[in-house]
Amino acid sequence: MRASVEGVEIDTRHWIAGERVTSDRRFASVSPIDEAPIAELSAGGGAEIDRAVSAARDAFRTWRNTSPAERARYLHRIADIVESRVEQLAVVETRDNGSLLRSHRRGVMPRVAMNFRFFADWLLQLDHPDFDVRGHRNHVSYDPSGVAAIITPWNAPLMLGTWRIAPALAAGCTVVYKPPEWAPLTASLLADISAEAGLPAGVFNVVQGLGREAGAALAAHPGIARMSFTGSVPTARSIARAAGENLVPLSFELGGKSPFIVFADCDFELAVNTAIGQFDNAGQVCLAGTRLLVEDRLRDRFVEAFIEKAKKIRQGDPRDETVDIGPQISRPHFERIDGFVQRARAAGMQPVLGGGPNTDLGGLYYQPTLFLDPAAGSEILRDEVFGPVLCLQSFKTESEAVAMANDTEYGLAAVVMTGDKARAERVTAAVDAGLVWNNCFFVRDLRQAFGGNGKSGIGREGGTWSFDFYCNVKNSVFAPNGWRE
Ligand SMILES: NC(=O)C1=CN([C@@H]2O[C@H](COP(=O)(O)OP(=O)(O)OC[C@H]3O[C@@H](n4cnc5c(N)ncnc54)[C@H](O)[C@@H]3O)[C@@H](O)[C@H]2O)C=CC1
Ligand SMILES: O=C(O)/C=C/C=C(\O)C(=O)O
Repeated sequence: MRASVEGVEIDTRHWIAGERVTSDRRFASVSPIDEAPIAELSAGGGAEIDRAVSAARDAFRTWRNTSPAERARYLHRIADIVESRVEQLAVVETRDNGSLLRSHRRGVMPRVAMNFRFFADWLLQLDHPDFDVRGHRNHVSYDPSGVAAIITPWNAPLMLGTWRIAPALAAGCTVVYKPPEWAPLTASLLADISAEAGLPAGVFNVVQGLGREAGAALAAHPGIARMSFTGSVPTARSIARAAGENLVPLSFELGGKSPFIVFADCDFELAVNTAIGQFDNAGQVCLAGTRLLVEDRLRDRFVEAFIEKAKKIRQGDPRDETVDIGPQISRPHFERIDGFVQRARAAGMQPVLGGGPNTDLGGLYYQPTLFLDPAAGSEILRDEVFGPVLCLQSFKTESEAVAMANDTEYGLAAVVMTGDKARAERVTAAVDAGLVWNNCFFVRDLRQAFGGNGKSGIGREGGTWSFDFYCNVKNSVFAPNGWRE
C-alpha cells in the first residue's frame, strides 16, 4: 500500500519488527486543505498491536544493553536524515494536517531533528549522582524500563510524536507508536528514516489505525512498561483506566484553557501582537492563551487594536507563504468548534469578531473569533475549544487577575504581559500552570520541564524529567567492607 502525496512516495502499512505489515482493514487520510482523500492506510487493531509489542519486547533485550554512546549515535543519524528531508516532511505534513508550510519548513521539522539530537546529547551528560552515605557509596542509575507506548495528536504530528519517541529511545526503551489517524503520514516516513539510520528491527514500531481500536489496544496491553499520551481529557481518562489495570506508569500532556493576562503597564504593541499569535495554527495549540484577561483601564484600547489587527490575519491555503492561518483539521473538529460558538450565541453571547465559518474560503476554514465578557461559568469560557476562538474579560486588580486566571480546571500555561518585573514575579508565582511566559510566548527549549497541572496532564517531560519517566531509576548502595580482596 502506497500513497503519493505532493510527489512524495509513502508506504502506508504498519512498521513492525523492521518490516512492513498490512491489515485487511483500511482508513483514509483526508487533507484539511480541500477535504480530498490523499492516502489509504492500514488500520491496525489488537492483533497488530500484539505483534508490535512482542517485537518491541524482543528488541528490548539487546537495545537495553546497547551503550548510551551507541544509542546516541543512532539518534543523531535519524536527526541527520530528518534534516536532509525537511522539505519532503514539511510538504507531506502540511497536506496531511493543514498547518502552515512555512512553519513546518522553518520551525517544526528542524525541531523534529532537535528532538533526536537533544535527547541523544542529554543521555550522555545525564547526572548519575554518586555520594557517600555514612561510609557507603551511593549510586543512582537510569535503567531502561521496557516498551514505551506512545500516542499523540494531529495538531503537530511529527513534532509531538518525536518529542516522546526520541527520549524513550535515548533512555533505552523500545517503542510502539500509534500516530493520529487524522494526520498519520509523516509517521510512516519516520519509519523509513529509522530504517535508513540502521535502527535495529523492533526498536521502533509504528501501528497505524484509529484511536478507539489500535490506540485502545496499545494502552491496555500488558506488555508495555510506559504509556506516554498527548491528547484530549476524555481519551486520557480511558487510557488511564486501561493502563491502570496493568499498573503502567503514565505521562499525560492534555489540553488547556490558558490565561493571557494583560496589565495596563505593559508594552502595548507587544501585548496586542502576542495576543494575536494565540490564533496561530488556527487555534489548534494546547498552550494557547485563549482567555484574554485585560486590566479594565486598558480594555477599550486593547479590544480596538486587537480587532483591527485580527481583521488583517490572512487565512487560506497553508501552502501559500503569505497566509497566516489555515484550515481546521477535519469536518468533525470544525463542527465541534462551530458548536461551541453557536451555543454561546444561543445563550446570548455575541462575538465581536468572526463567529462562524469563513464563507469566502468555504471548506474547513473558520474565522478568528472573539467573545467579550462571556457569562461566568459558560461553556465557551470553561472548555477547551481547540480552534481560533478567544474570550476576553477584564479585571481591576492584580489579585482579581490571578483569581480569574486560576478559575479553571486546566493548568498548562499562562502568559503575563506587564512592564513591572516585581509584579511579573508575583503573578508568575501565584498562577497555577506548568509553564508561565512573561512578555513572550512559546519561548521553548528541551531543557525545560514541560507539562500541566490539573486536567492539563500528569507528570513532566523535558531534560532529565524525560529520563525519570522512561527509565527505572535505580539507587544502589555499596558498603565499605565485606568485600574479598
Ligand atoms: N499538552 C500538550 O502537550 C498537548 C495537548 N494536546 C491536546 O490534544 C487534544 C487534541 O487532540 P485530539 O487528537 O483531538 O485528541 P484525542 O484524544 O482524540 O486523540 C489523541 C490521540 O489519541 C488516540 N486515541 C483516541 N481515542 C483513543 C482511545 N480510546 N484509546 C487510545 N488512544 C486513543 C488518537 O488516535 C490520537 O492518536 C486537545 O485537547 C489538545 O489540547 C495537543 C497537543 C499538545
Ligand atoms: O513544544 C512542545 O514540546 C509542545 C508544544 C505543543 C504544541 O505546540 C501544540 O500542542 O500545539
